[in-house]
Amino acid sequence: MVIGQNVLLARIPKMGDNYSTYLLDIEGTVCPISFVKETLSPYFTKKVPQLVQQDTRDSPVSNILSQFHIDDKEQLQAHILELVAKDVKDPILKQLQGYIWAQGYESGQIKAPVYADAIDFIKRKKRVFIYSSGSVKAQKLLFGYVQDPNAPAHDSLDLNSYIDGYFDINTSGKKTETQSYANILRDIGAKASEVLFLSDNPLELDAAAGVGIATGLASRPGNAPVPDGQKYQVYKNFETL
Ligand SMILES: CSCCC(=O)C(=O)COP(=O)(O)O
Ligand SMILES: [Mg+2]
Repeated sequence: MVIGQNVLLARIPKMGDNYSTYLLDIEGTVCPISFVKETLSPYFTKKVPQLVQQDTRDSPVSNILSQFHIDDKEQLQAHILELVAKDVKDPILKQLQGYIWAQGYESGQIKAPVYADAIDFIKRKKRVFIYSSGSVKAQKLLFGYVQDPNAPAHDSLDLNSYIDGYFDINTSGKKTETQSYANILRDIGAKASEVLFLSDNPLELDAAAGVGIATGLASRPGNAPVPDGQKYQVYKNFETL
């Protein structure tokens, strides 16, 4: 298998292509970027001061915080807030966020606005895997508390039983590196030719194309414009897939 960031074996999906396996990004692909920026991030940042001050030994949160190796609480707080403000895909931050968001989902304060066509897609396809910078814990929460598009005020939907596996930067590596997609192919036991990867980030699509995975660019409201967008098969929704 040839792996190389510079060797792009891009396969653009054509009508009638049939994939047995789908790999989905989350933010900007199955849910709006605004959900992360306006709901998840503020929920987390509000809790950071309390989290750092009340840090008690041997709790899961404390064990994660210790991985930053910053003893001074003020400095630790500033570091975490800076990572969030700069949207750094830091594996320790991502683990921490999963623990904090759990409180929001479980108390009913947060429901994930997964697009209706993405809900339908996840239910109707046989092999669906997720690959997000958000931790596996955060991914399972998000898909466990999905706002029902037909009854937004009612109980949330749990899509986890429709999802075959979850990958993040801790399990598989950075999303912009080709080796990460080779790791995922190995873990799911699939050939590159069987897989379609959908993401809003062209750097991620190029990295996946490096192992021969077919790719599609998710174009959702609020996503950043993509230079060279014509290089990709663009999907405004997943109804035709
Ligand atoms: C799944 S948790 C919330 C999203 C998040 O923290 C994140 O970094 C999303 O990145 P993605 O790779 O899904 O674009
Ligand atoms: Mg994304």
